[in-house]
Amino acid sequence: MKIVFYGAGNMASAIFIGMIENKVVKPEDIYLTSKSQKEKIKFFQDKLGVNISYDDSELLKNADYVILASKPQSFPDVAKRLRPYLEEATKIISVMAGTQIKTIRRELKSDNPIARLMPNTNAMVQHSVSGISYSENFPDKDELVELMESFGTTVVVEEDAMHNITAATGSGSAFLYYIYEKYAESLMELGFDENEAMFLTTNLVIGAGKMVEDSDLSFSQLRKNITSKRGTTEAGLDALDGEGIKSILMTTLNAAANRSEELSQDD
Ligand SMILES: NC(=O)C1=CN([C@@H]2O[C@H](COP(=O)(O)OP(=O)(O)OC[C@H]3O[C@@H](n4cnc5c(N)ncnc54)[C@H](OP(=O)(O)O)[C@@H]3O)[C@@H](O)[C@H]2O)C=CC1
Ligand SMILES: O=C(O)[C@@H]1CCC=N1
Repeated sequence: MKIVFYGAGNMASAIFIGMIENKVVKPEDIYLTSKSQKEKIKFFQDKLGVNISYDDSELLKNADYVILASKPQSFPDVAKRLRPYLEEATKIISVMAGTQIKTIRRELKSDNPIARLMPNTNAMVQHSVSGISYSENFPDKDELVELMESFGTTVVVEEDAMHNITAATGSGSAFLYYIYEKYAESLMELGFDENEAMFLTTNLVIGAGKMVEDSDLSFSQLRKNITSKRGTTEAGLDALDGEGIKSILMTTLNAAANRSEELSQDD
């Protein structure tokens, strides 16, 4: 198996680290290239034993998969590198937000099988939840799903649904991290010092995550188990509802999904 990453930034590294940690792919089967930050990919070569190269003919020779992991705006440059050497059977997997299969095809000027993947950086701990959609000529879907499930779970969706998946889970962890950040800041306003606020928030988040993982109870039941009639939690939750928590989250998700749609129209 030869898997070539065009782009070795936050998302790509979460994927290949997740794949390697899970031992589904051997480091020697992974090839990295980037635009210019040679030190960064050299670091991955030294630490993980993956291959690195800036020679597109070498990278693309007998490649089973090419993962497009640059920013959407850099894709025209990446396509320029790929076009001369891309082999017919190589499968293209794009993690780029908003870039449509038809655009990838047009830029690559090829009929290669293409899949879009919308993962998240939880791939690094094998907990990405990734949306996948395929071009009509994509073979070996099972092999791709197995590969992608080496760093989490997958859900197959129509391409149109990618905008919502991008908002829900591609960007989703960032929304949660932001809430944790603001929670820690609020603890500081309550009077905790920074270390205490970070310690309390971190352990709260880890504990709540483990409860979600280990317990069969719904989010709502977990919440109810903490909420005493006329107690402190009920008072806090009433305040949260009074501030319109649901509408804040809807606005957030709509803004992200709309931006994905806009990116697809930049094509
Ligand atoms: N970050 C996330 O959580 C998620 C990101 N995505 C998608 O993943 C993609 C990458 O995002 P992210 O990892 O955050 O971005 P980064 O900026 O961290 O990484 C971008 C990478 O692309 C490389 N690159 C740029 N131009 C070229 C080129 N011409 N040839 C080869 N490589 C190139 C950069 O190289 P260099 O370092 O040398 O400039 C860098 O390694 C985006 O399209 C985004 O939509 C999808 C889901 C989640
Ligand atoms: O912010 C972005 O555009 C990318 C896509 C999903 C997460 N990060």
